[in-house]
Amino acid sequence: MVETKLRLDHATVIVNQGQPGEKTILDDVSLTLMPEDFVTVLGSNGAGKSTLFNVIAGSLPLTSGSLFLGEHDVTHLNEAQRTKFLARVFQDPKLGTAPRMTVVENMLLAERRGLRRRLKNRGLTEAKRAEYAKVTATMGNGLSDRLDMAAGDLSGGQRQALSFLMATQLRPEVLLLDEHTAALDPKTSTQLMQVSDRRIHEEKLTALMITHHLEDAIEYGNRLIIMSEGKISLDVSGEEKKKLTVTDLLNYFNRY
Ligand SMILES: Nc1ncnc2c1ncn2[C@@H]1O[C@H](COP(=O)(O)OP(=O)(O)OP(=O)(O)O)[C@@H](O)[C@H]1O
Repeated sequence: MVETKLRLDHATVIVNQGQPGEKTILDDVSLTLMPEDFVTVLGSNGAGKSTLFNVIAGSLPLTSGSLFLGEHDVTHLNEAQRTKFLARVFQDPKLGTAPRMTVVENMLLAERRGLRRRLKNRGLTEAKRAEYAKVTATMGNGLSDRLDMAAGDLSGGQRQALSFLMATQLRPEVLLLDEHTAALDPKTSTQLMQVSDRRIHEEKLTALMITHHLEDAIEYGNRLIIMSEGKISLDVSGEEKKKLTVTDLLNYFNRY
């Protein structure tokens, strides 16, 4: 039997429970991801996309339901404990990298996350440096020429590419891409989206990606879900997804 990478079962989040502002912001959502699923997530503002990611990442507790990442029941693990199994890239290029540390130092830190201090502080070997030079070169945006530059001095696109690389270095069970190209100019955004897609495939990663770009949601990934009012209102994959057009999606949004 093939192991699932993510299994969210009957996940519900109710905020301000028992108080005047009580609201169900995630409503009995079940979602299963198989290895190498790449799911694009669409939805209007306030539909529950970030809530879904927050619940998976552990920054928002479930009111009821359960979550497995790989074979691990993480329902009761906090956000820090879950970083062993997942990685998240945010919209803001400033998040995800340490600004005063160089590109290679950031990468070393990401790779040694969770290791004991003695191992963590081991120096950067020539072999590691060569490996980082090679992997940053695949990003195709000059990052590999700036290995000794502080992350805070990189361009937004380079810094976001570094965040993406760091998030994928340890091959998480699930990669969460939270509009990770949205803050970049159109050309840089497209370039990062293309290299992200390539790396997800080459590294055989399992990923969820929130986007407001209907074209990207159609072009990338093997499955597309739409969130509406805290529920998954549409879930299409395979051939059905390939046939989707922007007009189909716009019609769908107009109807719901
Ligand atoms: N911690 C919280 N407490 C109270 N309400 C919350 C909390 N988190 C989210 N909400 C509410 O839940 C709903 C869903 O919000 P969410 O941020 O998940 O939407 P979204 O689909 O990510 O929207 P956007 O596209 O604008 O980012 C919103 O009405 C929001 O105000």
